[in-house]
Amino acid sequence: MEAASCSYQFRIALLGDAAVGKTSLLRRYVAGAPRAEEPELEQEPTVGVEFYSRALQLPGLRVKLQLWDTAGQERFRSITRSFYRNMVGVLLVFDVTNRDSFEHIQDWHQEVISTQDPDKVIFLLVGHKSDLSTRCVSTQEAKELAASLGMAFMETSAKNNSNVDLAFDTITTAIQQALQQGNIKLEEGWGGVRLLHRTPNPRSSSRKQHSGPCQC
Ligand SMILES: Nc1nc2c(ncn2[C@@H]2O[C@H](COP(=O)(O)OP(=O)(O)OP(=O)(O)O)[C@@H](O)[C@H]2O)c(=O)[nH]1
Repeated sequence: MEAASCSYQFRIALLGDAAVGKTSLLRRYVAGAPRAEEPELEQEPTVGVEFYSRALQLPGLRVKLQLWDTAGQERFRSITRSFYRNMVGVLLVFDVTNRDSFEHIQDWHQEVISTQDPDKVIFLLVGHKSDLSTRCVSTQEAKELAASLGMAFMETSAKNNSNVDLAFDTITTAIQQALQQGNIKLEEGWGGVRLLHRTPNPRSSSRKQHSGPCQC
């Protein structure tokens, strides 16, 4: 039987210390794999918050990701903090060659859960710049930190385009599952998840429409 078809918007933010590579990761995701003639990655520090979006088709789900790139610098913290409440997904990003950025992950996590109900947000821990050999955070300890905070862990590189799509697919799928299981709900006035479109199953059009979240 053909299922009803839904499309959602999920709002996802990238948080982490300055210069860990949040903008580069996001731009790589939105722009896709690098071309041979592409210049080296060089980014200006983010000022406040910048927005990106990308449409994604996963099995049983069409979704528009609204992606918020936040400044890592402390002086922008009051601006970025005001957005946490309307996020359903957060990538906590550290640089595998920068020990301090790893040590600060718990602070970033705390920042979010002090303003947002922890049951309403899905986190993913991301160890970025995995192309570099000068690492000072091991995969094992990052996995342990992720497990202790109840989230998955992944290593990425914008330079090599390694695991970039997978990181966003993973958090999107986890949000979809939480929505299907009722752990995350559509709520009036909350920007984390929005139902953009629902096409009812033609075979069930004569039946009463159910009013809960779409089960796709
Ligand atoms: N080797 C390597 N360098 C990277 C990678 N991603 C980003 N960089 C470099 O890291 C530096 C910082 O990158 P940004 O993307 O600006 O970092 P950010 O976290 O957005 O910084 P803020 O906007 O200040 O918070 C830049 O010089 C990038 O070229 C990567 O995957 N590998």
